Amino acid sequence: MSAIEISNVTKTLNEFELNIENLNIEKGFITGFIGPNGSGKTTTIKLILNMIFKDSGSIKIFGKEYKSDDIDIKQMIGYVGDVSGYIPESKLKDIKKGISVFYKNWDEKVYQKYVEKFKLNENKRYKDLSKGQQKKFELVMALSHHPKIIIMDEPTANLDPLVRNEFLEILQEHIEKEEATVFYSTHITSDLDKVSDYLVFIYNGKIIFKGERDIILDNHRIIRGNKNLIDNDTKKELVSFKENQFGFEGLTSNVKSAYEVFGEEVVYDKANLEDILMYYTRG
Ligand SMILES: Nc1ncnc2c1ncn2[C@@H]1O[C@H](COP(=O)(O)OP(=O)(O)OP(=O)(O)O)[C@@H](O)[C@H]1O
Repeated sequence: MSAIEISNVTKTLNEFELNIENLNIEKGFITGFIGPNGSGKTTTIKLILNMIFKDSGSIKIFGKEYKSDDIDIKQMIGYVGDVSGYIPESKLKDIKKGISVFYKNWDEKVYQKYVEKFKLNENKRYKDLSKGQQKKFELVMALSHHPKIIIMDEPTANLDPLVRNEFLEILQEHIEKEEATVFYSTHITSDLDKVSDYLVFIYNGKIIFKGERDIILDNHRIIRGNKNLIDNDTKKELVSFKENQFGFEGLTSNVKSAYEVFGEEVVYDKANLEDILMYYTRG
């Protein structure tokens, strides 16, 4: 069973339409959710968390739908959002006190372990923490009730590389121990190079592709060659391409098939996730 199963979900917000035909998030792995600004990542995450309601379709968390199992589902999820929702004037110990009672699996030992590890001062007010400390505290809160699924929306945005690494290491260590599932959105593709197993790309409210990160990276190549190699047939091998006075540069999603067409006449270079994202979204 997948941790999250989405089928035929639609949501319209003014001009914007989200339409996810089919998306399964694999249990026990880290799935990165990427796409340009305004493509629908936060909307998808809010739908999964039942923070907003879908227009149609179905969303199941470990086979359960929100209608009847609302509280059970919320117990299973740890969430780190782009904004925390905590009262900024509250002390950390009071935030913890208020939230921990909601979770039947709340583990004070785990909480204390991470508070110490991250050197968080529980007597400080949330608003007086640095951005990095705030995110660490949110992660501690999310991990301390043994969630089966950790869902995060841009958790490492605005964090410096050192804090980002620390954050991701703790997350990875934790999910390996607990066999948890992580689904998180990010713009920082280098983070995904470090910790993701699967990737989901979204653009204009639609999933444009998804799969194992290493296979995605293996199948894509940047191709450079002479302009006169581009015609209506060879174009079909490229996700998109650009031309300059010397030649063309494009991305293929199927290096084997592209090789059959272009052979040795072009150069094949590895593509990173940033290249891949750019070629898919440049139109
Ligand atoms: N409450 C709302 N009312 C109207 N439109 C909305 C609302 N929330 C989001 N949208 C629109 O839906 C689209 C998708 O927004 P969403 O926040 O899901 O994108 P995103 O991929 O998370 O973007 P970003 O990377 O910039 O955070 C945008 O065009 C946004 O303006």
